[in-house]
Amino acid sequence: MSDPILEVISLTKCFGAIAASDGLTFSVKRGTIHALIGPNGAGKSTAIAQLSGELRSDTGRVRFDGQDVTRWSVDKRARTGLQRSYQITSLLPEFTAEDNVAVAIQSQQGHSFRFLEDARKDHSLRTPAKKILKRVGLSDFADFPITSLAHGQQRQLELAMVLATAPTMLLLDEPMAGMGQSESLQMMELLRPLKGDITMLLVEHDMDVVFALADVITVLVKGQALATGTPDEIRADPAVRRAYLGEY
Ligand SMILES: Nc1ncnc2c1ncn2[C@@H]1O[C@H](COP(=O)(O)OP(=O)(O)OP(=O)(O)O)[C@@H](O)[C@H]1O
Repeated sequence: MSDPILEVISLTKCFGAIAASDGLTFSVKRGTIHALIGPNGAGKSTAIAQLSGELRSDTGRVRFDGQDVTRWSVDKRARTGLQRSYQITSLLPEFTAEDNVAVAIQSQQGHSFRFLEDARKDHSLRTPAKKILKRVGLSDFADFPITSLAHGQQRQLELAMVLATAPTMLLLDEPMAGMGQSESLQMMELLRPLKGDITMLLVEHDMDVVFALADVITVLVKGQALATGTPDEIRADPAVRRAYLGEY
């Protein structure tokens, strides 16, 4: 299970004179949690957007699960299992947590979002929706309208929504953003057991989270991969310490 599921090959994206990705090359092994770290403006979010298909790359290639997906749309990548985590804005605020997950399961089954009412009434979606809510620790909140959920719970629901689409690989851009320490710990405990089934590429500023969760870390500086290695290798890498980590 150590073959790469994702290969990023010389990916470039320029915004005017700024090369946000500049020949970015790294690969992610199947079933691992791989973190992308680096200083502000290093190109982490740009890389995630290029990999999800939201941003079209200027040059370079992306291979996912044996296929060249470089020119594929967001939807086509998602249908193949390469999925970015949902933002709360894509949730339906007037619906309950369970309704939202049911809609996400239904959309994965090939129905469009115009069958919202059907998703609410379709009892065959209830059991899988409850199972997913349990997986993210939200069983007690299944019947709550999502506007009444705390911030951390909304992030857990975002994770539930993306799990409902049965991804092979998740692109997680700051899943702990805006969370307090206990919420952040809880999210870590939710992500950890997904490993193996789901490969994860994680952008996260909290180095405690990164070093506790990641199997492999790639350090980005100015749109390029400065180093890739295990947390211990990255911690000990003199070039990384100079460029980014300092005395961490
Ligand atoms: N849409 C855009 N238009 C112009 N410049 C952009 C755009 N998006 C990103 N950039 C620039 O590209 C560079 C990389 O930005 P990006 O947001 O990918 O970095 P980042 O590593 O995610 O940063 P942060 O840690 O602060 O979130 C920055 O110099 C940024 O200003």
